[in-house]
Amino acid sequence: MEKVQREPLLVLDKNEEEEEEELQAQVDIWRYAFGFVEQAVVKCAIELGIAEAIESHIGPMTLFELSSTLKCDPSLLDRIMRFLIHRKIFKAIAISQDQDSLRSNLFSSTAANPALASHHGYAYAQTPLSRRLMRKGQRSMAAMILVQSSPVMQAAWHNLSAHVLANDNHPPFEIAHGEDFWHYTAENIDHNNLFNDAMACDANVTVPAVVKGCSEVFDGLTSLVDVGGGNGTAIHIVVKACPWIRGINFDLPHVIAVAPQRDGVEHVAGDMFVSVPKADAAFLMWVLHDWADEECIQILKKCREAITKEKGRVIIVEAVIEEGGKQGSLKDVGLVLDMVMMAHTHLGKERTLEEWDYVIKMAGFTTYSVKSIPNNVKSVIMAFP
Ligand SMILES: C[S@@+](CC[C@H](N)C(=O)[O-])C[C@H]1O[C@@H](n2cnc3c(N)ncnc32)[C@H](O)[C@@H]1O
Ligand SMILES: COc1ccc(-c2cc(=O)c3c(O)cc(O)cc3o2)cc1
Repeated sequence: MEKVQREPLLVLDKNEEEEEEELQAQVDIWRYAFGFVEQAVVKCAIELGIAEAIESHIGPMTLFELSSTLKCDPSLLDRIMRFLIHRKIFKAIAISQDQDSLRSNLFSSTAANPALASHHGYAYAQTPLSRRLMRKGQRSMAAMILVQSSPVMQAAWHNLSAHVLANDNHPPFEIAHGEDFWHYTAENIDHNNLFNDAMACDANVTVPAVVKGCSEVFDGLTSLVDVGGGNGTAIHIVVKACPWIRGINFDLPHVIAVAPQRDGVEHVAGDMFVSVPKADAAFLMWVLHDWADEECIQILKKCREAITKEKGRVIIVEAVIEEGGKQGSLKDVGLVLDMVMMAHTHLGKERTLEEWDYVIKMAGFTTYSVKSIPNNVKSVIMAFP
């Protein structure tokens, strides 16, 4: 009797599992069909200046206060905000009836709209995520979102499968624009400025974390060259924290031409494949992942020639892709950036520890250490000559 009952139950369980997977797939597939919508709406929020308006308002802001400040249609803004609140980018805070009617009456033409009735009793507030949509501020990621969602960058993604099929050294960006990322950037001043600002967003978060959590990397240094340092944000943060260090920001001429003057930082234009300015140590953040192994080895050899024998070290700040290493979401960022490298750079990639070991040793360094930066996708690799 028992046996007869158990067998059909087991079959049923398996069917139920398959059914659940089917249902989940039905939900998940929408993310892939409409994945671009999230980025587009966030870009819209940055362009409208929603986060800045709420930040400069005293207390939470009603729909009518926000639409009046932004001078936009409240019913369209209502739907944008509903989406952003659902994604937990902004918050909806309950406000008292008195406050609500007082504030809505000030905007009586729109408060009478029955389609917006659901909005009574609520006002919008910032979250840590929405503050990152402000164009200014130490944690701003606005420039990164604007550059990645720009038609210039987006065009490359349409050529990903062509690149994978052809594997002929023509990366997706080059197929889209007829030249590589760095040449295109040199010729397009707006793209150059936006890309440099985008990279500075990440430097503003990462470099203070390196100064705080891995300060030993700067021990004993009197000079430091940031190779491929962009607009000088990273080296400026280092010299402000360690004012005894003379900072050199080294990058291509078109980047140095628009880099702002910064106390304690000398800007030098050049090509890291030719030579690197001399200093006690070299700093390389998000540079080597733009290049193939052979090019990384050339860059690292030029850095090795530039640094002093005694205090010399190369400080590499990059992702280390590890199984079971960084937590789930940080590993996900690393894998996403690997796809970005495939789309935008010439054979650049995110590397595992074994891959880092290979390029560092091939460039002639004898030893190296690796330290993970807390809450960050990157690690600090210190390579010694
Ligand atoms: C991905 S960005 C990293 C910028 C900066 N290190 C950061 O993390 O914010 C790579 C940098 O390498 C620079 N670069 C590319 N080719 C270079 C070359 N041949 N010599 C010097 N810098 C170069 C780019 O201009 C760009 O600023
Ligand atoms: C954690 O947030 C981020 C997001 C993006 C990047 C980033 C680094 C790059 O070096 C890079 C690049 O070289 C080219 C590109 O198109 C995007 C990039 O994004 C870092 C940290």
